[in-house]
Amino acid sequence: MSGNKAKGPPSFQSIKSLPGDFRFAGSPVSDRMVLSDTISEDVELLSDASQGTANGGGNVGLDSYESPYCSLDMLDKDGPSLGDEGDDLKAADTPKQSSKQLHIDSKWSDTTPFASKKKLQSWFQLPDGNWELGTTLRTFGNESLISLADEKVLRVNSETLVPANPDILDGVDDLMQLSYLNEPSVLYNLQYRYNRDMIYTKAGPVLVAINPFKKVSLYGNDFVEAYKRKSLDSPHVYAITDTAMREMIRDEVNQSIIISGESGAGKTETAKIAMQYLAALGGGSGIEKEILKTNPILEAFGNAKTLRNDNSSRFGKLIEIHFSETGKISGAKIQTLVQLRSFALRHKRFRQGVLVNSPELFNVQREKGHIIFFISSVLELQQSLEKN
Ligand SMILES: Nc1ncnc2c1ncn2[C@@H]1O[C@H](COP(=O)(O)OP(=O)(O)OP(=O)(O)O)[C@@H](O)[C@H]1O
Repeated sequence: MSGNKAKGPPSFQSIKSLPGDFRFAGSPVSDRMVLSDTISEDVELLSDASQGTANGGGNVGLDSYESPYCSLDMLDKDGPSLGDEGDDLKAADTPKQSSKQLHIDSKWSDTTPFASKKKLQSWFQLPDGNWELGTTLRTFGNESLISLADEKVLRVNSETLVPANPDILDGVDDLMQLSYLNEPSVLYNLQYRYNRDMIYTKAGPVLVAINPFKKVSLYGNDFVEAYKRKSLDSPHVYAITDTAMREMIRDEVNQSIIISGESGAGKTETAKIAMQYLAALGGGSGIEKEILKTNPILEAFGNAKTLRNDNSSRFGKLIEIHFSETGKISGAKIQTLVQLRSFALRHKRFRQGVLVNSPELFNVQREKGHIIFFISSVLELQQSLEKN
């Protein structure tokens, strides 16, 4: 029984430090973050960049270097960027080469603007925990002068700056593609995609799903067909399920999909979406429909409204989907992890296991493999890993 959530989309928070109302100021569609009044000891608010800085530093015109692969014309015309002290950019002072040679070098090896931009853009964590994208105007000793999006200029300890990725990497579909894999970059990338309804992102072999709290057009027969035919390869729970199914058949090894996250993150919905894909792929006997029908029954007995989720499962689930040799669904076994959820403990009458099987299983089909969905909260997952 899926109820509509009273809550809006969650803001991204650092596991450790970001507050509930965290927003990225650098995000193209996020609200501009207001600079906190309180500045910590190692941060000094100097002035607005628009008015210039005390020592003549200023914005070095990063806009003209939007892409690290910016046009040759621009490279030739503007020359290398010397926005900083230029100490590590001395290579730019090499003797003049022939224009042809320069052209070739610019095309294939002159990454100076890219390098300088990488150096100039960094994330800075404000005292209130919010991350904001800053532009380094000048570096002296272990201090840097950075300009924030609202044109405020801060003098900060350089060690507190976290490198930002170039714009060309905005919204990559695998976090592994990021040059700098740090907390603000990961959160920024997830939010960038989320704002465009791309709720799935890969982190290597792991799929990160962000609950959209609204209907997104990512599901249904067309998408199932596209993932089945592999004409679509963007990160999706369908793709994960497809891989599990194919590897089970190819390697004859049972597969497991662990779905974890905090309450209300969307674990149950994700498992349902995965099961729908399996039903579409391995269906035919009719048992897949029976399996899908167990969801509302289980939810009727075992779900309750909580502060975080109107339709919160009060127990973790271990769902086994059984397949025949022909790759068709032949049955399922659903176990609940009741001991860890107080609701289930108080409702002893609730059956801890549901077994669904098709009559065909007994005569025509022999079981070949399983795909197991282990749906649990982060806490349950942790406890279960510690136990084993
Ligand atoms: N892919 C999705 N598309 C649209 N809405 C979603 C999606 N995933 C989750 N939701 C919404 O979020 C709500 C909470 O999701 P769900 O019940 O799956 O969370 P959960 O992680 O299983 O929570 P709990 O641990 O409390 O049981 C759903 O009722 C639904 O409204």
